[in-house]
Amino acid sequence: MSAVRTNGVIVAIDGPSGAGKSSLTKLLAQRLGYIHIDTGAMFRAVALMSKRAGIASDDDAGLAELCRGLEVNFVRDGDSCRVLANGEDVSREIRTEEIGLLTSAISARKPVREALLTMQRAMGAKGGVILEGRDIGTVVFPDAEVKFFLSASAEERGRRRYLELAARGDQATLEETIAKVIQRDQQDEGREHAPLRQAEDALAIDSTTLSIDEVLAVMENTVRKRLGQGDKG
Ligand SMILES: Nc1ncnc2c1ncn2[C@@H]1O[C@H](COP(=O)(O)OP(=O)(O)OP(=O)(O)O)[C@@H](O)[C@H]1O
Ligand SMILES: Nc1ccn([C@@H]2O[C@H](COP(=O)(O)O)[C@@H](O)[C@H]2O)c(=O)n1
Repeated sequence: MSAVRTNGVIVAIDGPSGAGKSSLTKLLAQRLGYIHIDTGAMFRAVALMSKRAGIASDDDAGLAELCRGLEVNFVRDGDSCRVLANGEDVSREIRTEEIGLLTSAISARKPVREALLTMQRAMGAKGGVILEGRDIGTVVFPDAEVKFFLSASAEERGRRRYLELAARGDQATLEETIAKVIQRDQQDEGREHAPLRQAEDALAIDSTTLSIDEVLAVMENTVRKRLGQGDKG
């Protein structure tokens, strides 16, 4: 039985790197008037601050201390959302491939997961939110009213990431990018704490051959049915 929520339901979108979680969460949140919570950005902010502080990715005491003094906020900026770490806009710095790989390492540490779990539950408790990540439907909000597990083939996810990086001027090859996607999959699925896996009650969507709009239509209709609003048509 889900908790009573004053602002609407909780939607969880989990899945591996490059599946389309951020893109779909942003669009679905706009359609529903919900808040978009990018939990990956929170882990990335911890990774960035740990790198700056010279804290090793396996220094649990140092990471715990860092998280105790860290506040991560999301601020709407027109159509986008800025990520603030202790008031500093770190939206760009957290998106580098270097930080992405470091994030996979620090996100395996129990103190980091426990600290961000508390923050994420506080952010979403009243509902009217869509949280994207790896463990939303399994750990953060197992009682979320709607859960999606969004995936695509490693090759397709690598191709998407390659195009994204190329547009930013990154020189990585397609083969390198696919390999990095697979490496992050293995790290996220193989860790002891909150591994990436599909919740038993999540609707699985394989977007390998679907457009963003086709995935959005499935998600929006599923949420509206759960809200008793019928199909969007
Ligand atoms: N169904 C799709 N078809 C084609 N391109 C897509 C699709 N979904 C997402 N993309 C593109 O793939 C890239 C990665 O998408 P996005 O960042 O939303 O994935 P993600 O799951 O949030 O990845 P990560 O977890 O690594 O942040 C973006 O450039 C996005 O526009
Ligand atoms: N709920 C989550 C979200 C993210 N992570 C880890 O952070 C990395 C970056 O996430 P992106 O969605 O921005 O790619 C990701 O690879 C995970 O290692 C997590 O553990 N739990």
